[in-house]
Parts: sequence; C-alpha cells; structure tokens
Amino acid sequence: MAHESIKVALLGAGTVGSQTARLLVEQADEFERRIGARLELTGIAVLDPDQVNDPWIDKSLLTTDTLELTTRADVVVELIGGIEPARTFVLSALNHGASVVTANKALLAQHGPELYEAAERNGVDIYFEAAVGGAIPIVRPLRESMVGDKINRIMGIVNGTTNYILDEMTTRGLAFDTVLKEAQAKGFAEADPTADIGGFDAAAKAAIMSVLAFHRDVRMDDVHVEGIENITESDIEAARAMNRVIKLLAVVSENEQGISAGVYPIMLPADHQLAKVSGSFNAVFVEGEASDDLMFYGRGAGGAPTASAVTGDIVTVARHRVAGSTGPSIPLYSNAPIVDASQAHSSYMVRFNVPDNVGVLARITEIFAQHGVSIRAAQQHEQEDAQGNHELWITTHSVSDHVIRETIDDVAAEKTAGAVISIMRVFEE
Ligand SMILES: NC(=O)C1=CN([C@@H]2O[C@H](COP(=O)(O)OP(=O)(O)OC[C@H]3O[C@@H](n4cnc5c(N)ncnc54)[C@H](O)[C@@H]3O)[C@@H](O)[C@H]2O)C=CC1
Ligand SMILES: N[C@@H](CC=O)C(=O)O
Ligand code: NA
Repeated sequence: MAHESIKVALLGAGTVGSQTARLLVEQADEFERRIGARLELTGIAVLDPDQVNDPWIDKSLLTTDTLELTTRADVVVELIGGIEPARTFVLSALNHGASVVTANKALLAQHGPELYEAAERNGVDIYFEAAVGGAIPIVRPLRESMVGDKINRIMGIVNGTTNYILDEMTTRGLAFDTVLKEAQAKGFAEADPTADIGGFDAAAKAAIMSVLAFHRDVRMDDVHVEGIENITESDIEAARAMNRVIKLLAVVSENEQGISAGVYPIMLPADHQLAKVSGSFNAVFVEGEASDDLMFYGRGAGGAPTASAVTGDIVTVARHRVAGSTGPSIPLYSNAPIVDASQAHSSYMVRFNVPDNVGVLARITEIFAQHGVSIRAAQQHEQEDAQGNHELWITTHSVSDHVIRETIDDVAAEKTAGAVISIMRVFEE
C-alpha cells in the first residue's frame, strides 16, 4: 500500500532541533523522492514556544504537551537531551509504535539496552547517528558496515567542545574560560558544559561505541573518565616544548583480558594524525582485525552538522516504514569482563616544582625506583621562580595510573622534595 505521508514529531527546537526542522522544511521535496512518501511535521515540542523565532518553523506546530505528541507520530525525533523526561518520551514513542531518532548520548549510555529492547519488542527502529561524532558517519559503520569484522580498538576525539578549547588555548594562547564561553556561543557545548569539560560526554560516546563494537552491555559507569578541567596554560606550554599537543581521547578496546573504556587527556606527538584535528572537529580511528585501520573525520558538534546526521536517520527509518521493515537490531550477547581502564599502562610526564638543593633529584628518583617506575627522561629547568624553585620534568616508561599516582603522592608527602605541578599521559605507539 502506498504511504501518503510519514508523520514526524520533533521534540526540542534548540541548537540541533532548530536546524533539523530547517532541513526537513528546505529538503521536503528531495526527501519525499528518496523515501517514496512525504515527511509531514505534525508537531514540535518545546519548553517555551515564545523562545522559538526561526522563520522556517511554523509556530502553529509548537506544543508543550511533549508526551501527547509522542503518541501520534510514525517517527519521533528526540532532541531534548538529558535522561528524564527524555527517557519517558522515547519509551512512550516506541511503545506507541513510532520509530525513534535521537542525538541523546547521555540517555543511550545509561539506558540504551532498555531502549533497544523496547524498539525490537515493538518492531520499530531506534537510530542515533548524531549521538557519536555529530555529522561523522560512525554509528552506522559500527552497527552495519563493520559487523562482519572483529574490532580490536577504537581511539578518537569525540568531544567538539573540549577539542575546541584545547586547540584555541594551544594556537591562540587564550584562557580556558574565554574559550569555553565561545564554544557555548557556537552551540557545541552541552546545556551543562561540565558534561563536556569533565569528559562525561566523551565517556557516554565511548560507552555507545563499545556496545556497537563489542556487542556487550557497556554503560557510562563502566568508563574511566578524566576531563580537561585541570589543564592549564603551563601544561600546554610544556607539551609544546616536547613537540606535543594535548588532546582529550576516548579509547575503547577488547583483548584477552576483556573490554576497557576510558577517556583522558594525553600528550600526542605534534605530527600524529589526531594532533592535527582542530576546532570542533572530531576524528575516530577504528582498528579492525580484517579491515585494518579506518579513520572517520568531520564536524563533531554544532547545529547544522548534527542535524545532517539526524535527518539522515529520519530518512532511513522513514524508508524502513515505507518498506514495512526495520534496520538491524543491536545484539548484546557478549559477557566479556570489563577491565578498569585506569589500570591500563601508559607513559606519563610529571612536572614538579623543586628546590635547588643537593640530593632532591636523587630522592625523587629513589621514590620512583621504590615503586618500580622506570624513568625515561628527567630534565631540570634553569629558570627559577620567586621562591628559588625550579621545574623538574620526569617522563616515565609505561606504568599504570594507579602506580604513578601512588608514586607522586609519596613525593608530595616529602615536603623537602618539592610540589607536584601536574601529571599527564604521554602517547607512545
Ligand atoms: N549541540 C550539539 O552540537 C550536539 C548536541 N547533541 C545532542 O542533541 C540533543 C539536543 O542538544 P541541543 O540542541 O544542543 O540542546 P538545546 O538545549 O539547544 O535544545 C533543547 C531543546 O529541547 C527543548 N526541551 C527541553 N525540555 C523539554 C521538554 N520537557 N519537552 C519539550 N521540549 C523540551 C528546549 O525547549 C529546547 O528547544 C542533546 O541530547 C545533545 O546532547 C548531539 C550532538 C551535537
Ligand atoms: N557537546 C558535544 C556535542 C556533540 O556531541 C561536543 O562538544 O562534542
Ligand atoms: Na555521527
């Protein structure tokens, strides 16, 4: 039977919702030809209709009764964000037989399996390309294209806000707070930017990628998270002096020990491909057993780029409805153990402020040796501060996060040995 139209309900008309509405209006004829049925926007739920002034939005479609809107659509597009009430709206949509498109990584990283199961039980789709890497096609490749391969590791820059902040601090020497405000103004940051700065947004994406790559129920709480909130201009200068740049990486992997997922800042060599990813761009390396290395690159945040991924999903699930089918399910059959990513080994650079006294360097290296931490390089800087202290940089060989932190705690406990300025992972292939 020919479909006259596919009813689309939009929940949210903020940074992403507004641009999604624009694409749906501007591309309506094109989408109709691709789908074989017209997309009919039946309602747009927002918190405050008076705040919506986009010329392409028909104000008569605005509603504040979000739950009701989820009950009268073929496709519900959730662009509200957060856990509740978004979870309730998505479940309502699925249980009323609508397919769902969402960009909500926070929701999927906490309740994904419950929602995937609800979609399957109701014979509908749940698609979420925008939830990882914004415009970059990465969810679909993991969910469909690479399903015949075994993925060993995924490593990437998956948060546009933090990449923008680190890049602007590095290239323009701007202060952290100034750049964060810019990222918020450009629409990259989450409603609560601590999700970006604290690494939680990247951690949610790491959990989603782990589910798709390893077929294992991996949630937000399984991801080891460190953010960029403590990174200072002096850390950036130190990295530059080592011909490195600081990036916030999400790394998920599976080996004989199990699955590990972590997010942390790390110093990359300046000529590493990920070091060159600038502004709000994201990049994801996927290491497949048969495919070998794949790289995905593009705009990871912002209204229009994210809306591109959202409308791609809307067209896809609409096509499925016209065909009377659904896309692939998300099987979670693996019970591989989850390994604490903070136990993964890495090289580290520790910066100390030390007094220029006889025996200080010897005492610090002795404490490192007592913990079995092997030193790759040590460098004391000639320049002294007002108190007559000097910076001492120690780079280690591979060591676990746990051991290096115990080591520097012991150094810090000896007041005469000097103070720890910062500690940072150093990328070694
Ligand atoms: N901004 C970006 O670059 C990206 C955002 N995302 C995700 O997209 C989603 C939306 O993000 P933004 O557009 O940036 O958020 P936003 O804060 O700009 O917009 C949120 C919209 O939801 C509406 N809303 C909030 N509570 C509601 C409720 N109970 N009922 C109806 N409407 C409600 C607000 O009125 C507003 O229109 C989030 O899940 C976010 O994580 C994903 C990728 C990139
Ligand atoms: N706040 C996020 C938006 C996209 O997911 C980011 O900065 O990457
Ligand atoms: Na994407």
